[in-house]
Amino acid sequence: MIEAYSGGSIRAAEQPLLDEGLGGTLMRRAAHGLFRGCEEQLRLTEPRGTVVGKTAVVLVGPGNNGGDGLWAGSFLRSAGVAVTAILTGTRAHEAGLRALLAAGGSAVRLVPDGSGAGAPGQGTSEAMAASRPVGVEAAAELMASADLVVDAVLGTGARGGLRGLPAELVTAFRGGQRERRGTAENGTPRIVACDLVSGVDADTGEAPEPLLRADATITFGAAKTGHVVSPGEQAGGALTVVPIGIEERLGEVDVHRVQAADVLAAWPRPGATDTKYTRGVLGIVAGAPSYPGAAIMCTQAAIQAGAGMVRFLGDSTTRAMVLARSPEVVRSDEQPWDVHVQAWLAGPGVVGDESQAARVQAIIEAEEPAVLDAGALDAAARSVADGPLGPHKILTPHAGELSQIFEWLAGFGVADAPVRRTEIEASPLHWAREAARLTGATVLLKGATTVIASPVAVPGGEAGTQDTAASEAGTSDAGTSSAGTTDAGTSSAGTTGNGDDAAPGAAAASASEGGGRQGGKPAEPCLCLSVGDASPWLATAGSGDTLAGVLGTVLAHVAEHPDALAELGPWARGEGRWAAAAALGAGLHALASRAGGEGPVPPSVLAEHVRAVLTRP
Ligand SMILES: NC(=O)C1=CN([C@@H]2O[C@H](COP(=O)(O)OP(=O)(O)OC[C@H]3O[C@@H](n4cnc5c(N)ncnc54)[C@H](O)[C@@H]3O)[C@@H](O)[C@H]2O)[C@@H](O)CC1
Ligand SMILES: [K+]
Repeated sequence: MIEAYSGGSIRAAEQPLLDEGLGGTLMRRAAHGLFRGCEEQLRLTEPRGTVVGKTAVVLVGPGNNGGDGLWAGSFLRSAGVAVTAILTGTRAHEAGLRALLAAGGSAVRLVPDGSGAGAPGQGTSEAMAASRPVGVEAAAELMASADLVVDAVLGTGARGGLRGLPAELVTAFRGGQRERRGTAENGTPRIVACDLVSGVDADTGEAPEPLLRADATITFGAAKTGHVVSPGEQAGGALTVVPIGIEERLGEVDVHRVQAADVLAAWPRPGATDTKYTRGVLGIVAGAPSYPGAAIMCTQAAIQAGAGMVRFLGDSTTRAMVLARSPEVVRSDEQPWDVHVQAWLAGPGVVGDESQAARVQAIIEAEEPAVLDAGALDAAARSVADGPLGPHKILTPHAGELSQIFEWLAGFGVADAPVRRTEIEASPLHWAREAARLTGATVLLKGATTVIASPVAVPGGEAGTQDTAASEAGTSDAGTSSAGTTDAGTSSAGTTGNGDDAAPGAAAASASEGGGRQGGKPAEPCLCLSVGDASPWLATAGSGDTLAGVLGTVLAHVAEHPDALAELGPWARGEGRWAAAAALGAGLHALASRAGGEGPVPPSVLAEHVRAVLTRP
């Protein structure tokens, strides 16, 4: 499990240490970790494993992130690497710059192309003013010719994406890389991000272009939310967390990242006395005469994931096909209200069939937990007009389907306005949270990283208060109030806006208990999970049906065993178990996608791999 925190939580944890004058110590710990990460990347470029004689370029921004980069540069220089800092702002961390120069490194000052010497701006320090001015194109060449580039322009203090000269530099560098590809000068530097890829929002994972996509990110104290959700996660490469002494002081977790090892450890396995009923009976409403395939794929996946029993409700043609493929399925001619199951899966392939639509509607209104997928999503969204769905109902949209859900919600005034698919793709965590808040359901938003937002209170945390707490915890520049008291103090001045992403209103409503439709306003969502590492080959028709089947199986199990997933953490008990089940299902799906190596995974193969991943030798 990776526990990720908002940038505000990290600053709040640092603050007492900064107040004690330990800012310099924290920075040097961070810089040392960054140095180690850089060494590791440089060794990858060198068969003999030595870094002596290698070249590194450090892109340095105006704040403490730049300070980390400069200090790490000084350590690299001491280890025998030729280091050049490109100072991209109007100021740079004073002590860090002095340390780099003292170690024998050099610094150049980024100026607009064609601006000649470019007079240093007001307030520029002596050391910075003395550095040679370099235009954007020349600076991009410098980066391209290095073995390693360290991105230390912006960290947790970033407000919005890269702008101005550093943005031009990144664009020029990337353009040059594209031109060089396939030519003799094909040297590609390894890229290491200091704390975060510059411009990625630590709190939301938003990642506006231009970005310097990294091979590795070295972060400090704890992972930030922006590391574990899209699109930030995809920009950062391999993540390493370096302890700096704030770990005991961290507050509320913002996003729990469920990893492969968690899935394998927590996946519910039958005990000696279990029966098919105690394992969990899953009812599936899927397929229609024109779309039988989805029903076959989701039932198959549910069985391969170890469902105690699957009952199938659908038209006679689809049913015959499902049974031919999976004889263990129990057919049912009845309606959902006449069938006893622990959980439902409704929606895959349910298109244009009135009987199936009526069954879907019954399941939306039923007491039992349910995975509401594909063809059930619109009906689920429409039903929110009558009240929130409850966290035991799991909606599984991709960005396009979530946009459609918002359109329904906006249509009857539950949401302020529709949300475009591109907006959702730019900020999936935010919109998954918002969807969970507005529908009262657990929302599993599919994507390169899958995010799960659940409108329930986390034990030990207060729903909806985290961002507010963060916004009160002082600004990033509070960190610089120790300037002068330590050798890593900084000359950075001014304040940055903060808390601009505060949660809308504190949540009064508590987690819902039990099943059925929930009355009143849904609780502010505060339980957020993420799952990654799925093969990009999963982007294929039918893989969503497989996921839905796997989700149904684990949901039926936790319906019968409320504490089954408690080993994931206290948040996975009670009403949090629905989100935990969703994460486990998505995690198993991701594991299965890679189980046969990197290559195509058609859904029938994927379902086989689901079983293989769960099978112990
Ligand atoms: N606070 C601390 O004690 C520690 C901080 N650390 C480092 O400090 C970083 C945070 O430092 P800061 O709070 O100084 O923030 P940053 O270094 O991320 O940058 C903040 C400065 O950049 C400018 N800025 C913000 N957004 C911009 C944009 N879009 N384009 C151009 N300029 C922009 C602002 O003027 C602001 O002062 C962390 O990411 C981490 O790398 C580490 O050294 C560990 C200890
Ligand atoms: K950075």
